[in-house]
Amino acid sequence: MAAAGALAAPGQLNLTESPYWGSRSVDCFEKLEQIGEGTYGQVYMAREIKTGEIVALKKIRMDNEREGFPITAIREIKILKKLHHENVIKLKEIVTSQGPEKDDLGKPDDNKYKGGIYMVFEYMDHDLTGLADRPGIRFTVPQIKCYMRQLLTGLHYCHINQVLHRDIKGSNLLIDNEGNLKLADFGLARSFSNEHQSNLTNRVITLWYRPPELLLGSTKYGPAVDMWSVGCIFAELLHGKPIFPGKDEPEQLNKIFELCGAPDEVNWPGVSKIPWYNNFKPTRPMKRRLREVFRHFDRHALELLERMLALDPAQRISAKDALDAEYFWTDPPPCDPKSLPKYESSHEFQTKKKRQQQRQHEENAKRQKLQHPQPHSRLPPIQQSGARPQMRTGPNQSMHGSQPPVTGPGHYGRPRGPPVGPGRYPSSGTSGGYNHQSHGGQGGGGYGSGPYPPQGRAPPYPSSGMPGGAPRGGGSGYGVGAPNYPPGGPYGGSGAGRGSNMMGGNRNQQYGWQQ
Ligand SMILES: Nc1ncnc2c1ncn2[C@@H]1O[C@H](COP(=O)(O)OP(=O)(O)OP(=O)(O)O)[C@@H](O)[C@H]1O
Repeated sequence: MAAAGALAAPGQLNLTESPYWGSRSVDCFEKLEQIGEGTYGQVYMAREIKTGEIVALKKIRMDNEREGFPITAIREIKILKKLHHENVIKLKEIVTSQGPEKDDLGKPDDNKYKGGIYMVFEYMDHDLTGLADRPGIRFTVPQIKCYMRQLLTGLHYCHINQVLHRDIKGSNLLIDNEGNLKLADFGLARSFSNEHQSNLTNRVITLWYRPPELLLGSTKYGPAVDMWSVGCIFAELLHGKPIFPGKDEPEQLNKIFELCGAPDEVNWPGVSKIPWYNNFKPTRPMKRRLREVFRHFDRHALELLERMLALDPAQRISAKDALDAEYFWTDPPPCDPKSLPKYESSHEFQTKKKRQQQRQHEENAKRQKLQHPQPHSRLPPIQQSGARPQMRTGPNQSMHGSQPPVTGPGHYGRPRGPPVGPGRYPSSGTSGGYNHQSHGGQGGGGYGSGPYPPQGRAPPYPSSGMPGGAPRGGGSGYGVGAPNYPPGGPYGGSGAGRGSNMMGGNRNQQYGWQQ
C-alpha cells in the first residue's frame, strides 16, 4: 500500500538523540561549495573529514544578535529531531564554530567573530526546482506519480504527527540520485492540535502556493493548507509551469478565483466569516474552470487535482486519501525511484547563479560589441572595400555571433527575503490571462473595491494589484489543450516572474504529461 510506509501512530515519535548533538565543531567538516542561500542562512555541500561522508551544512543566520537564536531555527531543529521518515530530510546533528570563522579562502573572516551554529543534514543532489530547471528535463507520467507519491507520503507522516510544514514548494522538495524525494526546510513548520485549534499566523507559505483561506486572513487552519500547496505543485508538474504566479496577495487571490471560482457560502460554508472575505470577494460571478482549463490532463489526475484545489479547506483532500486516489493505482503506475535518471547535482541556487553568470556574460559580450562594433553576422555584410566581416573575436562568441537565448529572469525569480511579504515575490509581469478566452474588461478580476483592511491584524497587502490597479487580463495563462507554450504567446517566454518553470527547461518546452 502506498500509504503504509507513512503510517505511524500519532505521538509515536523517535526522540532518541544523537550523542553528538551540539558537541562537535564545524571544523570536522570541509566546506565544498555553496548550494543554497535561504532566508535563514547559507547552505553548503561539505565533507566530513573523518568519514568522507558528504553532507549539507545549513548555517543559522544570527544577524540580529539582540533577538538571540532565531525562532525559526529553534522550531526547525525541534521538529526535525522528532520526525524520522524516509521522505523527510534527516537532521543528523548540530555543530558549532567557536571563534573566528574562515572565509572561502580559508582565512579568518573579520565579520564573523561571533561563532556560528550549523545544522548538518544528509546531502541531497537536487531540489525539485533546480532539477526541473535543467535543460532538457522532461518528467514522464510514471515519474510525476513517483514524486507525487513520495511527497504525499512524507506529508502524511508529518500530518499524523501533528506537524504542519507551511512552506511546501519546489525548492523545499529535495531529491537524491536514488530518486528519493524528501521534504525539507521546516523553518516555518509548527505543531498543531486537532482538538484545540489555536490562532496561527496566516503569513506563511510562499505566495504562489498559499491557499485561499490564508490569503483571506484565516488564523485557524490545519493540514489542508499544505495540501493546497501540493495541489499547486501537482498542477505545475502536469502543466509545465506555475499555475498561480501572483505578484502580490490580491493578484494571487484573483488568479485562484479565476481558476477555482469565487468562494461563497454555497461552495464554502463559513467563508463569509473569514476576516478579509468582504475585502476581497469578487464583485462579479466567477465560475470554477479547472476542468475546462486542464481538460487535456489525464482523467484521474484531474479528479485528484480538483480535490486538492478545493477552495473550502474542509473539502480539500487529505494526504492519506490522496495516496489512495485512483491516479496512483491506474496505469501507468508510479515508477520505482531507483529507475529515475541520475543527474549531476542541481539546486535552485546553482541554476540561478549559472543563469546570472550567463546573463552577465551576455551583457559583457554586448558591451564589447558596442565598443568594437562588427557587422551583424545574420545580415549580409556591409560591403566595404576589402573589409571582411569579423567572425569570432574570442572564445565567448558563438559561430553565429549570438548567444543561446536566456529564458528570462531566474526561475522563481523572487528575491530571497522573509517568506512572507511582498518583497519576496516576483515583482512583475505575470499578466496574460487564459489564452482561449478573455474576461472582457475585467480589470483585475472584480474584487470589491471597498477599503482595504487596515494594517495590523488586517492584511498588510500593498495596494498594487488591487482593484483599479490589479493586473489586467489576469495572469494565469493556462495553455488550454496545448501542452507546449509558443514563444510570444500569452505567456511570453520571458519577462514573467519566473522565466522558466519549475518542471522543465523553459516555457516552450513540452512536458511528458500527455499520453
Ligand atoms: N540537505 C540538503 N541537501 C542538499 N541541498 C540542500 C539541503 N538542504 C537545503 N538544500 C539547498 O538549499 C536550499 C535552501 O535551503 P532551505 O530551504 O532549508 O533554507 P531556507 O533558508 O529555509 O530557504 P528559504 O528562504 O527558501 O525558505 C534548498 O532549496 C536546497 O537547494
